[in-house]
Amino acid sequence: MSDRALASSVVERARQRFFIDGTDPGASIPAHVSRSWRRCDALSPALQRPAVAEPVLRGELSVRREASAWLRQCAQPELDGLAEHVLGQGCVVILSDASGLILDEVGSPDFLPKAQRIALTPGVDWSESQRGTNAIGTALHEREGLMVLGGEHFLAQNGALGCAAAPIFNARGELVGVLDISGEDIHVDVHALGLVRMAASQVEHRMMSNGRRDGQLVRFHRRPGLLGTPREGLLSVLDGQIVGANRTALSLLGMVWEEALGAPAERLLGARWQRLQSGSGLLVNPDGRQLAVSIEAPQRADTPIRRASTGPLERVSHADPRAQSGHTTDPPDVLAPLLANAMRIAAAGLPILVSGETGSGKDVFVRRLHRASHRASGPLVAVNCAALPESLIEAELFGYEDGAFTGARRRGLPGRLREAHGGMLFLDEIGDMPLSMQTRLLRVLEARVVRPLGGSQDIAVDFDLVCATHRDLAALVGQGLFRQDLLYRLQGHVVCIPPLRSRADRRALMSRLMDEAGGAAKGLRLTPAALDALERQPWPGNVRELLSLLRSVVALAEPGATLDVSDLGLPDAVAAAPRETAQVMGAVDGAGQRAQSGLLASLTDEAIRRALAECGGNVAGAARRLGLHRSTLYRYLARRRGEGERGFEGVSG
Ligand SMILES: Nc1ncnc2c1ncn2[C@@H]1O[C@H](COP(=O)(O)OP(=O)(O)OP(=O)(O)O)[C@@H](O)[C@H]1O
Repeated sequence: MSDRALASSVVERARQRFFIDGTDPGASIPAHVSRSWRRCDALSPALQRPAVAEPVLRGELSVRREASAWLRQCAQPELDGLAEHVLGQGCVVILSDASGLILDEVGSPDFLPKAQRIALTPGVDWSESQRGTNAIGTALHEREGLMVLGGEHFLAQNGALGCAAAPIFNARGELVGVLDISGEDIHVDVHALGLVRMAASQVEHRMMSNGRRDGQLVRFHRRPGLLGTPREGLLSVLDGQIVGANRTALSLLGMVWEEALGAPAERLLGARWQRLQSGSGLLVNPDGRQLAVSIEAPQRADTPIRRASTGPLERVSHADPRAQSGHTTDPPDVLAPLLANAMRIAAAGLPILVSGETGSGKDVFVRRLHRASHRASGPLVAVNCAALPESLIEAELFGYEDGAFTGARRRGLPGRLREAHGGMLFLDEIGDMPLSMQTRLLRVLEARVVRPLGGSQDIAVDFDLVCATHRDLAALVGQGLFRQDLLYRLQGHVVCIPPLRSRADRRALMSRLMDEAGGAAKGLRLTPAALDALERQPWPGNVRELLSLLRSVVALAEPGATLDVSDLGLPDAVAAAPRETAQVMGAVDGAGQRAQSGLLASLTDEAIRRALAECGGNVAGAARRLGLHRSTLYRYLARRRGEGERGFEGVSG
């Protein structure tokens, strides 16, 4: 019998013992697999009777990709390199985010269709709670590189699969994603595991050494020849304190993140390290070991071409020593105090309502809140109430029992409220929730139980609730579209995300977004005049609009260019009459809804009608002309049509 055949018969026996006899699978299978089987066995019955895994909606996937933009950018060379390597072996290479959601997949055209059949495809969540024991989800749980082969997968449907995965950590030791090689069981072995481990460490190195930093970057190794290579240790030092480290640095120093972060650099590198300033040389550390060291000076705060080493969305968390001590050369992040308050409210078990204009970053804020909150190890379940048809929202939220429908998914569905158990439920666009659902939601919030459709029993649920809206809920109450009692319940703590135009930290944010839009990778710089011009714009579509402008600027620019105002292609209408246009646009987006009445509404409609007429009824063209995001204009038109406003009927995409 071949080694593989022998191994799979051993796993079969272990499965028999565990799944049929209900006894311990013993030491015949790897320890991480038996730990994971036990975890999965304790999970909801849904996992044991899994429905077909479906990818998140395309919009949600692009939000998740954007939230991991820095990780994706730094992992791209490894994805490409590994893909070339595994091409002939019928495997794929996968990058997931920290929750296990597949962001990218490249590799063998032979295996891709098979991967798709088992939902090993972008947009699908491969956390253990969704897909049982598997390399991505289990590596996230174990925080270790590992393999899951054939029958070691918890779900029998994944039994033909072999996977090797390695987690990726940021400089503060927080998980940011997983690199994985998957293929047919026989094609994945320890060699694949070695490859993903090495690739993950290279991604970590790139994230830290290419990222923007406020302090010094210390590169070191015992062997001078390894300085400047991905095998060197990296430390970020701010005001003499360690604020970041890669795993190589920790293993060279024999430390873990908890010990290193916040420690004086002197304790790790020896008293003479300061003398090197921004140079290189040899140091003897307190253990008497000689280290070759090279130190890079801090970057200036307004240097626009690089971004925070841990990604712009992760700069403030309870574990970030810089955030705690206020050490940073950027103007303070205006969202940090809002985040800190929201964390306290969430910890007290109270709901949070996030309001703000469209595109201002409500969704991003909620994701930061989840990552920083006491629910970080639980799921973040996001439901966009505006994107779900009314007929589906009830089933989606509350789930249904086996046989409740004669539809495609006859096996029942736990529903999003139950999926959020132990974590955070995020109801986006809560203002669009149908009234009947509001009544049921209120009951859940009061009784903390859910009854699935077709079910006869209440099931207890425990989650933190965060809702977001760009609409004026009080006005909706006045129109009879939102329940007053639900509003009272939700608005205990309201976080108002400021519009981009009035954010005190907008210049620093713009620099960071330029990097995120690909400016750093292309070596682009913005002149101070260009940054001034961006700062002066009204940005009715807020961060979303800015990001989309910067992306097109980056795409058009020559690598290494310094970009001035004329390279930004700011909309003519905005350039010509910033204040008036801002007023009109302010009325189109969320903030204006509250104030919009009489004269302002008719001025807004008039400006839009004119722009539509000039563009032959084309919404995208009119939005460009007005300097608005297309979806903002669509949303406005839909609302005005709903309100009976005429003249907006014959428009096209
Ligand atoms: N601080 C930030 N750093 C980087 N990108 C951000 C930031 N804030 C927002 N963005 C980006 O701006 C876009 C809009 O953000 P987000 O979806 O959070 O806004 P929103 O207020 O929820 O919008 P809407 O009301 O339309 O749902 C996204 O692409 C997001 O990634």
